[in-house]
Amino acid sequence: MPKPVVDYSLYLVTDSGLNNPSRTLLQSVEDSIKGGVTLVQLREKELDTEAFIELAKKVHEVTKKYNVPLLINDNIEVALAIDAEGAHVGQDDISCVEARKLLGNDKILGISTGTPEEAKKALADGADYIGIGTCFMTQTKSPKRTLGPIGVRTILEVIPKESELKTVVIGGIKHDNTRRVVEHSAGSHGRIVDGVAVVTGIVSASDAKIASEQLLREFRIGYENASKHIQGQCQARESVENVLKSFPPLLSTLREKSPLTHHISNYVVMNDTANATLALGGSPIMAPSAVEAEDLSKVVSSVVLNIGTLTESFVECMIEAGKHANVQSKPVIFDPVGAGATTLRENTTRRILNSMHVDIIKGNAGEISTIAKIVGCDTESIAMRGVDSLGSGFSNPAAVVQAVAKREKCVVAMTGVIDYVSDGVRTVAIKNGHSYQGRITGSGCMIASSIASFAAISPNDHFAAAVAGILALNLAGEHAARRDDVRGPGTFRAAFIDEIANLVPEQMLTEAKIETIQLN
Ligand SMILES: Cc1ncc(COP(=O)(O)OP(=O)(O)O)c(N)n1
Ligand SMILES: Cc1ncsc1CCOP(=O)(O)O
Repeated sequence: MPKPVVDYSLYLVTDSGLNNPSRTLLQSVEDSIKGGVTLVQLREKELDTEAFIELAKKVHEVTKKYNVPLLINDNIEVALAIDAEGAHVGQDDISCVEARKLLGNDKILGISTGTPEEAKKALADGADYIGIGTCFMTQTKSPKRTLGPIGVRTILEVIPKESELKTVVIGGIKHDNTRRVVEHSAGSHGRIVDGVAVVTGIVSASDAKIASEQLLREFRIGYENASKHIQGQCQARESVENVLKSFPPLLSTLREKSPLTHHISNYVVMNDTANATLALGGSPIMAPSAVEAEDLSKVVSSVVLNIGTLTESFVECMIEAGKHANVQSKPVIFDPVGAGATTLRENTTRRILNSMHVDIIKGNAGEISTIAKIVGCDTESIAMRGVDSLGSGFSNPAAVVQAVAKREKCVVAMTGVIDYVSDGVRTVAIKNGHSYQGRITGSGCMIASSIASFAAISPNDHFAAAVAGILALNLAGEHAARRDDVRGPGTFRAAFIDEIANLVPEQMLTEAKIETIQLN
């Protein structure tokens, strides 16, 4: 019999110990297949070979009924005894070469991998697919470390594009992170994971069919988005010139629609960011509780995550809000305040980037430098003192911003005396603004709020939203600084809010000092 053609999209890995007690494992398998599971692995750690074979025969009856391949975890003897379609082995089990010898070439053979070296070896040793994990923390298997989507990508990138080796990601995969994992792990050379492997997300779910339907839907959306993104790198985007022309109508629409932005922000700036949002024409809701994050995700138009005054409950709320915003396709703006200043801030930034898809990252040079390090961009670095960058910045800031945007498949805005924005393809420098903005606390956070209001009404072009969001506040800064009643930072702060409200849409075009930067 030739090796079956396998669809790896949704791979159920069983575990009797975690099976929902309301049904048998066989029912879980059958329900999940009805919900869209395309491949099943029987993973039984407690059974002796005889009992394993007994159970495997029964499970095989179910999977054969639906023409879904069944693989056996770790035990080649059981796989051969029931004539399963293949087996999965781990790094501490029988070697891949040995397993292939025993199974023959007609069976599917998968191996677990957690490093690029293991993936390269699996390819050389004749595996059909690799399980890449552990992606996220999971109680099913205690991992020494988790890879996150970025670690998964590092492994995908060592597999040649033309190779036949298939890949699935495993570990903590749930319906609400599947899309993000698939989109974000896609390799720069165009490889996307072929599927997601799931234990508890299916076997422990109250309804295995519904859980599988949700997972498969999310996998397919993630896969399609990732493919579009890869193609998009070759597709034409709206030119910077046209983007600039769209700013006056964008500001008018913002004022007309007054989009609601969920802010999980810091104690220091909460009042100023709420007032800046209102002055621009948007509507803020400052809600730092994780409990209402899901409900809010359905009514707000964008979300700002700001790690300025870090507490665990803020972080929990940010992660909940970000994940739900992803599910609802609402833009997420991340302000990694002081990201490189402490280990806690750096780890939180990593956690946030690994838990959701961030649409726009806004930070100063030091914060963007930390993010570049976290996501593995080989760029020059900038030191931090508290929440401020030390030194004047990068020697080629535009290149750094573009590299991080390309790597993270998002828009990156780096604020400073000159602001830089890139979506990985289009990169601009914004030369508006006034030094007074740097002398009041929260002016950067207000820019994140402004970007979020623009992102809410420019869902298809977050680059335009980021540039418009910065420009609007920089113009307001210039206008405020010119006023006779502004005599220092205190009076500037009040005048700044006034001038955000007074901004005339046409000024977004006539007063903009924006330069396109061409990089290779
Ligand atoms: C698809 C897939 N990927 C990884 C694993 C883990 O296998 P292993 O490392 O052998 O760990 P155990 O499953 O034996 O706990 C898997 N089972 N499936
Ligand atoms: C078997 C295995 N290998 C790496 S993580 C994992 C468990 C995945 O379980 P869950 O989907 O419940 O997180």
